[in-house]
Amino acid sequence: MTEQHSTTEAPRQVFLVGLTTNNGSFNYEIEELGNLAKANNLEPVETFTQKLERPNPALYFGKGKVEELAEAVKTYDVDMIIANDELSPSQIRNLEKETNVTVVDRTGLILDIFAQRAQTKEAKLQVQLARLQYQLPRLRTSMSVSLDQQTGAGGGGFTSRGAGETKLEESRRRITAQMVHIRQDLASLTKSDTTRTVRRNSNDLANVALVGYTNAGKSTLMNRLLKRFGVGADTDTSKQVFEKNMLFATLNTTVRQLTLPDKKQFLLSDTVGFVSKLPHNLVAAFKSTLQEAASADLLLQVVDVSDDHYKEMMATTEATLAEVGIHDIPMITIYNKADRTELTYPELSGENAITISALDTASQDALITLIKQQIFKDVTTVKLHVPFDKGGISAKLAANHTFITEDYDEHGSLITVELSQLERELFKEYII
Ligand SMILES: Nc1nc2c(ncn2[C@@H]2O[C@H](COP(=O)(O)OP(=O)(O)OP(=O)(O)O)[C@@H](O)[C@H]2O)c(=O)[nH]1
Ligand SMILES: [Mg+2]
Repeated sequence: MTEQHSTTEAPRQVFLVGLTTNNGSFNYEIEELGNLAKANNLEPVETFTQKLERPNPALYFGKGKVEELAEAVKTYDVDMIIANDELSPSQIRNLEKETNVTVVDRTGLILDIFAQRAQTKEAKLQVQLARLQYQLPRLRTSMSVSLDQQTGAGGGGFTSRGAGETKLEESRRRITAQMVHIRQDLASLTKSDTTRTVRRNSNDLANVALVGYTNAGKSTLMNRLLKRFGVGADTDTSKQVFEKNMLFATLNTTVRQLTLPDKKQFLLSDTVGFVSKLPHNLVAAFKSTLQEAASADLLLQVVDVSDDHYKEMMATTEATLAEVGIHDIPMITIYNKADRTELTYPELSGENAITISALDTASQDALITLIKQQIFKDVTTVKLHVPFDKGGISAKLAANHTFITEDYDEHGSLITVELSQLERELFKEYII
């Protein structure tokens, strides 16, 4: 894995290759692989498939198919081959030898995209760690390549191999040491994160987390809601999150507080999107980033319903959530980008599901109503009588609630207001 194909120049032409027998969603996977390639400034010009029971251990494809591929590489003059599955170091090496072009597997491709997109210190460290983990067992490959280049020979003789072994050991030690370092740095970052989480939790605000497939519209939805209900985000764009029509626009987690017109508040978080076959190293590396979703009271799964493969994308999201250990959190499914389909919106689409366009105000309102029903479930309307000498209580209530009615008698204020179970407990002596 090198940076050589991560440029901003004209896209380099590539072939996609894949085996058709591994599962039933092959077309979706290849389309997704093509999008991943495009996200890395590569242009897929042709797809080669072979029906095999299992990958050929030496070459991934069968011998005849590899010969065909090598011919086509020459004809099309492509720069690279991208495989749909994770390849072994020797499969990569052998395929490169047979075809004379760089071979990258799906995992390598995703790691490269993440490496380019990472902005925050935490994301950078997480991606670097995942890359090193990926490189470690593949060191022999890159070593043999650089040895071949150094000696100008194909295999290298006994002495050069000896020198290579020492170098290999050296590199392995260096990478392992680097990984220890990164883990320490990450741990200290995570510690301060945990402190933040504790502080927020003590605030008692409900935690709502946007999750879903990459490019579904999570950040867009976050920004639209922030613009209307965030503090200062309507004018201060630095309070907004990054949204763009590309895979993995977001790699970090952002948490913001929303205050609704009725003064009800909750926390909303936006986080990294998912893709199928997300490399395990990467999922592990991003576990702390996904912490926010793991501790959420409510998940909002954003789905790009205008994509033909949206059902597979939902399955991918659910599988990834399970992989990072996120279970049993109530979820609202948001069928987003309905403006690009024939569907009517906003419209409830079954229990805990809604069809919307993130760009449309009525949709945002309908979504907020649904969210409120979920997170303020235990809220009921009560009537309070607060004596005049307890003016502090009325002020406290007024700071966080909109009073439905407010009246006075000779002893104090009569207030009708919506309170949660906890608040009803706190103010029970005033409830009439
Ligand atoms: N037409 C339309 N476009 C939308 C809608 N929601 C989002 N988009 C577009 O979809 C693209 C991706 O949006 P993002 O909000 O960056 O997607 P994301 O889910 O945050 O993606 P990642 O950060 O990569 O996981 C952007 O170009 C948005 O403008 C919608 O409701 N309708
Ligand atoms: Mg995003």
